[in-house]
Amino acid sequence: GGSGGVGAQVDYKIIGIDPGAGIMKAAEKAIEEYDLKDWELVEGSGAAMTAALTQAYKDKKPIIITGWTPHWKFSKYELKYLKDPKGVFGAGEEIHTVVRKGLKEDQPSAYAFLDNFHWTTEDMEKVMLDIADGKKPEEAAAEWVKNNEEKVNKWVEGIQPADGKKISLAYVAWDSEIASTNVVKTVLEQKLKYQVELSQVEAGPMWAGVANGDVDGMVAAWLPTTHADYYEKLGKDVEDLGANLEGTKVGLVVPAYMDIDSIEDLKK
Ligand SMILES: C[SH](C)CC(=O)O
Repeated sequence: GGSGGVGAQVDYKIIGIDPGAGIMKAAEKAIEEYDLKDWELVEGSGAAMTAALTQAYKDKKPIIITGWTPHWKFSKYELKYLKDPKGVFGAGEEIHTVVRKGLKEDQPSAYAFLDNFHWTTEDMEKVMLDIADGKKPEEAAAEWVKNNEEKVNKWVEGIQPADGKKISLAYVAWDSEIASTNVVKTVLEQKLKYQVELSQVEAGPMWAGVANGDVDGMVAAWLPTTHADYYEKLGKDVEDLGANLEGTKVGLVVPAYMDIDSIEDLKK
């Protein structure tokens, strides 16, 4: 592209997250389908991506990231999704709760609550923002639970407490799932008296752990598109309890001060 092309401005790099994330597969597909020769998808982590975004935004520098909603970045920075005319990143989707087979028989109380767990992008963003502003995840989660008693009590209405039984949840260190998993842990502990163990893993091991029964469940399944590959492979070995949040979106995200609007513009 021309010397001033956006590629040269960002050294032909898209700043991604952990390699197992579905958004990374979609970004690789975008590089292919939009014929973005010379472009590179940089692997890293959710935290490294947000650190790079924060730095670039402070310096009003161009940057292209793999981004998703809900995320605190949209309330802190003026950002926009690049249009995706080929639909590589899919349409709006949901985050599902997925549990191991047999959980309903073994831990009926946890199962019933996990089946009820459902909240909004605003709810999740509040917890994410508190964590981004420095609160520990468990503190931000406990505060949200305290401030949303009505919604929380509906989740656990009529469910028998479990007096110290153990529940294990897996998650990936995406800001959205750090928030949701800590809220679920807080409710399981405070309201249903479980002992909850969280394991932070990559996306592949998270799905595999639930499928082979190593963990009881997770609230981090981005479906139907972003985790389609995991679902195709392991869907029959897990129990999908449906959406715990609707209205998610994934794609390539840039600061509003960049004068590009579509993934097509990366070719210039
Ligand atoms: C929170 S990320 C969009 C999920 C993923 O890409 O696998």
